[in-house]
Amino acid sequence: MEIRARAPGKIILAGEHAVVHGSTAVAASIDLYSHVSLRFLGGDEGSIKLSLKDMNLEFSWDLRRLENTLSETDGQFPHPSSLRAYSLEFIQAVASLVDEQSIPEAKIGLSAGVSAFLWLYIQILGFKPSVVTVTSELPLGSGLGSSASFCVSLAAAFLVASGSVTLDSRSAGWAALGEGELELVNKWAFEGEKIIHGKPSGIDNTVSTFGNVIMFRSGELTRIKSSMPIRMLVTNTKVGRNTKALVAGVFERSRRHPDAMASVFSAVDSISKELSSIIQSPVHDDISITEKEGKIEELMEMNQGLLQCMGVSHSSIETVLRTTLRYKLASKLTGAGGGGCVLTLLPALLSNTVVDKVIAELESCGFQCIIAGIGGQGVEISSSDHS
Ligand SMILES: Nc1ncnc2c1ncn2[C@@H]1O[C@H](COP(=O)(O)OP(=O)(O)OP(=O)(O)O)[C@@H](O)[C@H]1O
Ligand SMILES: C[C@@](O)(CCO)CC(=O)[O-]
Ligand SMILES: [Mg+2]
Repeated sequence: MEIRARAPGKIILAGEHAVVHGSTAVAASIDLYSHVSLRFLGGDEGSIKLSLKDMNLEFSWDLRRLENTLSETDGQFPHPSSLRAYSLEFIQAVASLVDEQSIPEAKIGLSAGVSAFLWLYIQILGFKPSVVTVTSELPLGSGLGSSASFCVSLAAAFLVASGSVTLDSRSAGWAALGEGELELVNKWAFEGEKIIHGKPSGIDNTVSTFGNVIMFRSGELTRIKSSMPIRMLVTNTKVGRNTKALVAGVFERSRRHPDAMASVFSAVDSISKELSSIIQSPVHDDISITEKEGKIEELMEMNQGLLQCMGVSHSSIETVLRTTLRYKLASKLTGAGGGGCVLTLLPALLSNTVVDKVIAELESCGFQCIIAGIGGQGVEISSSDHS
């Protein structure tokens, strides 16, 4: 039996970083996914295997060795429906089992993801032999929520395999999960994100789990129904960075300047709330889509200015901002910044000729442009009986 899960990446329309400090943020799923496939192996196969297909990397852990090392550290496994927050001791033991796999130095950033995999697996499925294959359509470490979609798709596949999340056997192809089941997936994925990010707000795993456009504050999500089409150009500067370090940098800045940073976070909170009310408010004669787009553009520029205040912009991001401004288009970074991806609003009346020109100019700088579908379904599952 093969269990497959896919979970979307995301864009943050407003509020990244400030959301970690309690402000409101607005995010939407995008139609680029992480995919996980899980197959249990026969009893004499004494290992858990992880294949990261896109990177051509394979890892394998001997089950007896895993059991000896980890059972000493943290009691009984598995416990899929009763989530336990991770203990530092247990995660250190997991990290040392990952270090033994000798990940190539150039890809050392993956070790956090592999630790999250092993932690989720043992907690949810215990010491069952299997092979897990992961592929991702998302660029890793670029602000599109690759870490969250990785954790959400793993948690969903493992919970279905454990039997604590059940599938409607009548549905063929991709199937959505019920609300309570999504909540369980989201809680597990959040623990995985903690291993990768250090101190995540939970917005990325929440939007990857539930999909749609959401407003998020202090762990609470509100689904938003947009009354207008939102078309965003996503430009990947291809400048690598990691969210954990950027989030830590903002914490340090706010320790140095608590009052000033509190005002910055409060301004971002207002921007996110205003943005969500603009995209939800009905379109009628006195507020046209063009007028709404003008307001959104201004809010994006203000949010970008505040992200600069937080110290998370980058010269590559500034190049994208300058380039798109020449076409009178507004942009802001999305995700953790420091490189990674930038969003540019493409107004409904903007001609395709102009879109093509902007893309050509951005790509001539070495950036990569994507126009992703926004606000689709969250995590989905599919299972098949062939072995
Ligand atoms: N498909 C994958 N396989 C293994 N590890 C992954 C995968 N996707 C993400 N990761 C882990 O997540 C890390 C990237 O996460 P990070 O949070 O820094 O960036 P992001 O999630 O792409 O961007 P953001 O958090 O700004 O949205 C990788 O270095 C790796 O450890
Ligand atoms: C930078 C951040 O706000 C968003 C990363 O996509 C971190 C988080 O909320 O966990
Ligand atoms: Mg991330």
